[in-house]
Amino acid sequence: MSVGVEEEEAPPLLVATGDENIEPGSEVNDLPIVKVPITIITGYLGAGKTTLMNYILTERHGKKIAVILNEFGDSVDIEKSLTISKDGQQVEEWLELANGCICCSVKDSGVAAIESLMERRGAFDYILLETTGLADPGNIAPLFWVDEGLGSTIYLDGIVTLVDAKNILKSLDEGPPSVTPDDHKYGDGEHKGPELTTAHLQISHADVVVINKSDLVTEDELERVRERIQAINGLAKLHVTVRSQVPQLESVLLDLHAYDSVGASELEFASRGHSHLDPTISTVTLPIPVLEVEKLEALDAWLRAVLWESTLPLATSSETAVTSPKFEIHRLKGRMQLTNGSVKLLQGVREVFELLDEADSSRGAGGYRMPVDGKIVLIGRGLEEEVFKESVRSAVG
Ligand SMILES: Nc1nc2c(ncn2[C@@H]2O[C@H](COP(=O)(O)OP(=O)(O)OP(=O)(O)O)[C@@H](O)[C@H]2O)c(=O)[nH]1
Repeated sequence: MSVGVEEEEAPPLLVATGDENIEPGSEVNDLPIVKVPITIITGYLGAGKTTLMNYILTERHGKKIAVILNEFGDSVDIEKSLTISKDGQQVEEWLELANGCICCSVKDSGVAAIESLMERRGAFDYILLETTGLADPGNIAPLFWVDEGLGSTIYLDGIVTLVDAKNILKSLDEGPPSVTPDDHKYGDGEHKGPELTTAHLQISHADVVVINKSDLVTEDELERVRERIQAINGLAKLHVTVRSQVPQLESVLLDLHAYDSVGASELEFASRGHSHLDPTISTVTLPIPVLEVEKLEALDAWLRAVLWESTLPLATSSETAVTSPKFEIHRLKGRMQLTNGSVKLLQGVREVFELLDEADSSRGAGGYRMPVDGKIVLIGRGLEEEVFKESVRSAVG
């Protein structure tokens, strides 16, 4: 992505005043800052990303949308440049997203660059970050999934992956000749199993998969594509399109809230077992009993062992043994019911995870909700469902 210099004067930061009388520049520090959602749009070469971006820009209904590209595009409609202010000067800066990695020198400034752009250009209603065809979205997502406490003005809304209905199965089975697992942090060669391709990574991290170019396949072929994608990622919502024309923008591409809410129905859907159609990546569901509050610490420790140390604590009859099966987790979500009536949500991408309170879990106080068992859904490689179930069961009792 290139960073150009803009001459216009910096407008004030947009704040959620709710009060039309507040003048720009007045004391607004105590007011909450409007957080701008960012969606990462990824997809294999030629899947239809540019077509999708242009479609969004024609359908945006007045929304101010910034589209950030990691490579030069040729559409004049698309905002291609970021303005970065450094030490009081406007400078040109590059954010390299080649092969899915924002290069180390600017890694910390991914969020800062966008915030700086908003300071100069006025806040956007929405930001779309389009990655290169070879990007691994799992490397990029954590950069924008910022801790609430850090007070960022943007938040990660979700990851949308476009696939080409005609070619996706071939890409999953063969991978492109130029991409080897060594190109990925997560394809480190330790796995001797079926190849992990870029297409796998883009699907396994997706919150939404748009199956585009459906006009080029038969109904049967489309069904096979659908089944294969659901087997890889049972959590993602699927949309079938021609020329990337999704039925609507809201909740299909925008305002996904994929990193802050976890619905019981989406976990239920993921657990309906489309598994093992793909030899490389699968979705597994772990039942979690209604938990005492004190057990949350044990669950947290289990997640740390699995995600941070890639070890799976296994209980033997007398003591706890730790083994290190070869597995890797790309995305996880969960919902745990506690005996006190509240609900804990789990969100994770790669080694980053968060256990958060469900916003309306106090609802239980007014009207009693039958405690239902919770679930954790994992998407990744080398996940042996029964072994994982046994491990988490012994961890939380
Ligand atoms: N038949 C058909 N062609 C499509 C469809 N969507 C896009 N195309 C065409 O496919 C080609 C690639 O589409 P793009 O939108 O440029 O795809 P992209 O993902 O941006 O591709 P890169 O720029 O290579 O990353 C273009 O010629 C589009 O017109 C579709 O649904 N059906």
